[in-house]
Amino acid sequence: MKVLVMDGVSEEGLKPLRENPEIEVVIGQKMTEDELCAAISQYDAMIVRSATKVTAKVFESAANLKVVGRAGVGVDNIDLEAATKKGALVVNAPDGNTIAACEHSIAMMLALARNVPQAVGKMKEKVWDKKAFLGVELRGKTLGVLGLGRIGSAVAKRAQALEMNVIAYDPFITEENASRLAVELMPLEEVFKKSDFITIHMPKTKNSYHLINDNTIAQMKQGVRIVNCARGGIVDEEALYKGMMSGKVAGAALDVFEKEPNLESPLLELPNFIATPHLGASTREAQLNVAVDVAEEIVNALTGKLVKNTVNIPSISPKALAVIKPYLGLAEKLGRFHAHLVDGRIKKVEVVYSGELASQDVMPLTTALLKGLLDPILQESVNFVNAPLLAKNRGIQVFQTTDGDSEGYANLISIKVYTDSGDKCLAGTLFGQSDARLVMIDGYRIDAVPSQHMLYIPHVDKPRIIGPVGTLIGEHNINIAGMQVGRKEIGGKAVMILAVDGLVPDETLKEIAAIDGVIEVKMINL
Ligand SMILES: NC(=O)c1ccc[n+]([C@@H]2O[C@H](COP(=O)([O-])OP(=O)(O)OC[C@H]3O[C@@H](n4cnc5c(N)ncnc54)[C@H](O)[C@@H]3O)[C@@H](O)[C@H]2O)c1
Ligand SMILES: O=C(O)CC[C@@H](O)C(=O)O
Repeated sequence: MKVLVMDGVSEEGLKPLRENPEIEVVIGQKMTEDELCAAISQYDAMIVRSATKVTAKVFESAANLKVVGRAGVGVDNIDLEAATKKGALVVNAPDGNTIAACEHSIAMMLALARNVPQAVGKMKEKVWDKKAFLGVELRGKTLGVLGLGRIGSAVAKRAQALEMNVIAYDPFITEENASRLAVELMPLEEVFKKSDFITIHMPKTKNSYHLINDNTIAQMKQGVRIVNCARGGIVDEEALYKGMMSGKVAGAALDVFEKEPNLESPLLELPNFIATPHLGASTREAQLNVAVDVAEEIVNALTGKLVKNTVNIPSISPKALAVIKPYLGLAEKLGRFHAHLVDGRIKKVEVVYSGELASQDVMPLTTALLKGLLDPILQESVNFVNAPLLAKNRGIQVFQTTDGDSEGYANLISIKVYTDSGDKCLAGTLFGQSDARLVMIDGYRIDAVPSQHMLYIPHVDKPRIIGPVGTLIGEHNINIAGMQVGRKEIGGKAVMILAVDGLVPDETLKEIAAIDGVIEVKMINL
């Protein structure tokens, strides 16, 4: 497997990839979109920082791409929709550069308060100018943190150590989280009104784009100082320029710009404006951390192991993952069994989780089930990333509930699939950590181990059915590894499930279907 590494990701951090004999690492040089499109089809995975743009066009050309790793937090340089459509997993390394970005924000705030870059510049010009750089202190000032996530919280703690009064705006975190940090959450307008310094730590989204604009600057305190080490585009740079020219904004520090690289901004002409070229994550420690994190995730993704920091599929806590992990295989097998069982166009899938599964985050199990259900049916490759989207695109409604009756089992997954020619249901359980069983099929209790090749034979409960079926299969030298029969009443309808050691030819299936009393025969390949 080949992994393309772009954007100068730390070589030392690539160790997990280099140590895997099945993985070849290729260090790429800066490429245009077209050059990347021409090269990408030979790669199974790719790692980027912020410079390389992984666009929809790149994904379209990426015949073998299974995973894109972002050595950092922000994934705004990766087209997530195109990645999901392609079935490529996107992973990031959200924890490794938190402290680096936080310390850079604090450095920018101190530099802004004390005119450090400007004074250094003068010294380098051999000018000893003491009068021009009268600063302000941070102690006693109010800091408004916009976005109280990983970096925002770390900044808040350090600002409190500098004896600042920290307030915050983050509509997605709880009061409890904020009060644990001794930070008061406030509406945005209040934060603007009260802050001497404002520091931005939210992602760039439709909501946060140009959050700092003419109107919001007008709501701020006279002489406010603004720091943005999050994402370019959250600050409307034209509005900031106007705000600084009018004196409303006493100073601003940007590490990120709407367009990068940017050496043309008029802001750079202003004496009270300082800037760095997107250096927030640029510490030796952070670069090593994010490279190791993302390299490990790429190895996991390429070798079929579970991946933690997924961006385009919901990620799950390690604790919850440990509980549901053993059931992933069972869910996928139940889906795959159903794919062979049903006839007609699938309209709806209902999944019920009961017993010990009912209290878990079962979404990944539903995804595994959809992957199993769609993979044998569709031409395109189906995986954990694109299975829900493929189901949605095909108009398949998926319902998931966790309040079912576990029918006496410790755990139970029941699936009902509706097609335009009827519906079928199936249920399975796990004994211990790995012993999967099919326990119900169309309302008949069975106890069958899901195996690679199986036959599903509903029939009338009467003599001279099981023997002839066995004889026909034996005539083709195919071994029967297991057999289960389920019935509700004597002489009614019954269901036979056979585990066989090979594919039963179509001719034999037809002969079995012709046995008096056999209702239907289906070959199930899991
Ligand atoms: N300059 C750099 O080199 C650098 C380095 C690392 C991270 N970053 C950027 O810093 C930002 C924060 O990273 P993080 O790791 O703390 O992320 P995070 O996900 O831990 O925190 C982001 C916080 O922003 C909040 N948020 C989202 N939308 C919001 C909105 N419209 N208004 C207010 N709050 C909102 C979220 O609730 C969350 O608490 C990201 O944009 C990331 O890309 C930049
Ligand atoms: O890779 C970088 O240098 C920047 C990373 C940073 O912007 C991030 O979002 O993690």
